[in-house]
Amino acid sequence: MPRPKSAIALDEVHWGALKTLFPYLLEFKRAVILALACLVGAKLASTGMPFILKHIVDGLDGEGGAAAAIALPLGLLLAYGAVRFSSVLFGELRDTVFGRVTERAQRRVGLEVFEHLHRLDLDFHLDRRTGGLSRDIERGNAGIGFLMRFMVFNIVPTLVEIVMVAGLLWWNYSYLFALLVLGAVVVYIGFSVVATEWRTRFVRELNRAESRSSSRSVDSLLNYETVKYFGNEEHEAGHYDRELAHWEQARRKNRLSLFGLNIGQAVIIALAMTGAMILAAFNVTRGAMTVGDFVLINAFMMQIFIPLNFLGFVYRELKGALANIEKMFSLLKAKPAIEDKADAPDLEIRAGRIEFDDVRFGYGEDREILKGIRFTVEPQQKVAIVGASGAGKSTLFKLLFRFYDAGAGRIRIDGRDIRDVNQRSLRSAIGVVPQEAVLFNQSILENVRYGRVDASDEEVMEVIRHAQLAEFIEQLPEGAATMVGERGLKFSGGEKQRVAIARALLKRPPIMVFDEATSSLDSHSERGILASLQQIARKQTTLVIAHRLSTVVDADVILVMDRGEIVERGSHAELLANDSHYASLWQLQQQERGVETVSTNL
Ligand SMILES: Nc1ncnc2c1ncn2[C@@H]1O[C@H](COP(=O)(O)OP(=O)(O)OP(=O)(O)O)[C@@H](O)[C@H]1O
Repeated sequence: MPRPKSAIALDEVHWGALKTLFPYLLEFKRAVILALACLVGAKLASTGMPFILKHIVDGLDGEGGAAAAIALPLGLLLAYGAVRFSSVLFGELRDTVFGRVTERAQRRVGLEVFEHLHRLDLDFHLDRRTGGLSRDIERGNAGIGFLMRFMVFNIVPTLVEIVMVAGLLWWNYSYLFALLVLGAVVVYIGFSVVATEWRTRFVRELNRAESRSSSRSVDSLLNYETVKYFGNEEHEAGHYDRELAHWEQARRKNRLSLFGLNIGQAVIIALAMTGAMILAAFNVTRGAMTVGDFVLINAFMMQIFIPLNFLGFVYRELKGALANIEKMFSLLKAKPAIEDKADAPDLEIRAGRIEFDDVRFGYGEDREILKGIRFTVEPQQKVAIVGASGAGKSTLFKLLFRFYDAGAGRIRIDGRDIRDVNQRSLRSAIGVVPQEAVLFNQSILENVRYGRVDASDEEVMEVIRHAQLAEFIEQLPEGAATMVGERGLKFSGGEKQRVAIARALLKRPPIMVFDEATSSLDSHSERGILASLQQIARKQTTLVIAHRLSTVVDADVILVMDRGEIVERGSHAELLANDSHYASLWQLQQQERGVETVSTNL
């Protein structure tokens, strides 16, 4: 069934967001009440102004004698000035007082959403680009500011004022004035809503054109080096110009439609004003009204229509603001896939024994990644996991860290199922050096200290030495205070890995997980770090994923994984003794190393 046209606007407006915001208003009850009082004061003052103006004009006709003709209007003029000033003062006071309520609401909601996003699971974050998320929060917060300012103190009071003025005109003069005002306002609002809806498509087109041209330019500039490698500057400029041409066209349509809206509104206002003035003039000539009444009616009409002029804009922005707020609150409704059981206790580590008991897992329904994994890491043992790319090695760690829960089977630490303890204590017991180290855009020192924020300077320096970072830091002009750039982009892969190792060491967890933690290091640095780690790891249970087998020859047990299964297990010597997959892999890597050594010697 086709939807009636007029319904399109209203059912797209997310009024529910208004309700969600209400509790935040209650926090500063006194400020809200004060702001409302200021609002009433401002409105009373502005409604009083035309009446004073009327008396001034009527007093100027000289009927009460020369002295009265000067004294009366002078007193009224002073009163007029005072009332006009108090109307502005009350308005400003209202905005200032209520600003505090708005800002506090924005802060509360911003923090709530931020904390909630950190509670959500890894999949939620993998599915969304962080840039998009922070844009949602930013827009939602701006929406709250807009809504509070315009809805509470602009739209509703303006509508109340219109009804009040219509009532006053009816009471003092004739119902015809009231009808004229209300009729004009209804037509004006109706026209503005319909025209704004009609314009939405042009506004959307413009927004799309804007974001397409800007993402095109960002993408092109980010790929600066690639553009240069292929000498494609002209190709890029051509693409960008085509996007700009779209933008230019969309902008023109947008401007023309705005012209139509503004002219339409102006016609309605002009007709209403003229009608009211004709009616008033007619009454003045009949002697039913004074010239002062004529001025009063004119002043009221101006007073009502000026704020109405913003209505088209406010309505469009309001729709956007409500949708943005709703989007931000919908983030709060997202439930984390991994949740602690009610009153889940802390994980108490006694020895640090890890057990994978017939663990099965798939990221989706359709593909099983881990197919019945069973192994045990005894306390303080070092177990290495090797195998082809995509075999499921990193997935094992993600389950241990509870980024995901196993589909079947159990993972236990010191005999306790990790699903029965709280995530915070589980995660604080495990130190991870991930495959791809990502750094905060802060100094190196702050990045290392992130491992344990209350660590002393000596402790930080010690792990920096263990991770072979000291020499590198010394070479930097600003030493440990050097900023690492966004996501650590100013550092090489190996340097980032060393920072990641240092901060994991600083955490001093009873269980350590290294996911190809030294893969970006050259053989020399790798050997140095491994020697350091070996020393430290003696007191910890350690799991290591490695591609270069030479880094795990000292492991107590090596597990060889293939397509989600453990196909071989044993120490380096045991595995070599058999005609195993591991042995052939080892031989292959030894040969490669031989070639490498020869080529570096050449
Ligand atoms: N979040 C995810 N959603 C869907 N599939 C995933 C996800 N993460 C990993 N996979 C898939 O799961 C499989 C196992 O990935 P995993 O990272 O555990 O392999 P890996 O053995 O560590 O590989 P590599 O040695 O290359 O790091 C891969 O085929 C990968 O494409």
